[in-house]
Amino acid sequence: MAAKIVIDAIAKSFRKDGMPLPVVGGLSLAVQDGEFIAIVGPSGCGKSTLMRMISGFEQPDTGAVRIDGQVLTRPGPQGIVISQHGSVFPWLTVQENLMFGLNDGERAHKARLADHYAEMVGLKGFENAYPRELSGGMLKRVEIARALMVKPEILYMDEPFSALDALMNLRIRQELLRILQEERHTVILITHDVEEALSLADRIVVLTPRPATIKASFTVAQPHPRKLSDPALQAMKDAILAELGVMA
Ligand SMILES: Nc1ncnc2c1ncn2[C@@H]1O[C@H](COP(=O)(O)OP(=O)(O)OP(=O)(O)O)[C@@H](O)[C@H]1O
Repeated sequence: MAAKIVIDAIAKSFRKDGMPLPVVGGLSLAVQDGEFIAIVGPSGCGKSTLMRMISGFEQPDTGAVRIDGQVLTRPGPQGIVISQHGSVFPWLTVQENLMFGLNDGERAHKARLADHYAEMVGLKGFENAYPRELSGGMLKRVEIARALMVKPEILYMDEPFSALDALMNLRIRQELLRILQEERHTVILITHDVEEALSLADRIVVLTPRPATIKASFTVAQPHPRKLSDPALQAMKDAILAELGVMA
């Protein structure tokens, strides 16, 4: 089967104080259709830069990113980014926020679709609420619902849950997994949370310090729902932390 996303030896440098600053150093990775990849790496190693290149917001200096065989030169319609910085419009209701990204179709149809996705992420009854009336976790659900509304083939998630408290983080993870069982998406998640990666991903890629390349890769074959107390997952967590240079 052909890979959905092929990252082919991409490298990127910025300039700092007049000197080149290599941030991503010749990184290659193939992501299968429907696969959930988590990327973990040391702080400042180039994860967000990598994500911007994989999602088309930034061009690599050398190498290429291909989606379904096509070189990505700008953000494509097949992918959508959910980041840690919320992007919900405060002046629109939940329903209006969800309808915002849909261009086609009559209003009543879009409203029905918005209500369907609001229910899917546990926001039934809040369709007419404004963002200021919602908690941080609920706002994150609005963002996830809005991303799913446009039926993206690829979900790019850059530390999407890092601003949430631990309990809400856990709930949203479970919801995301449930949704991914109903709707098929290819997902790339950047996270500094190894347990988050272990609970969600099919494969975990560990990056080196800057310039980022792949240091190690772990396949997580355990079915969902996963118990992080599972000895095999604990052993994998220790191995990932060791790769990150952190003693478990
Ligand atoms: N547009 C830019 N111009 C110059 N330098 C940049 C630019 N974007 C990122 N950098 C630098 O590249 C390096 C990697 O940044 P990046 O945000 O990709 O890392 P990260 O792994 O996501 O960081 P963190 O773990 O802190 O979220 C940093 O040193 C940063 O200062």
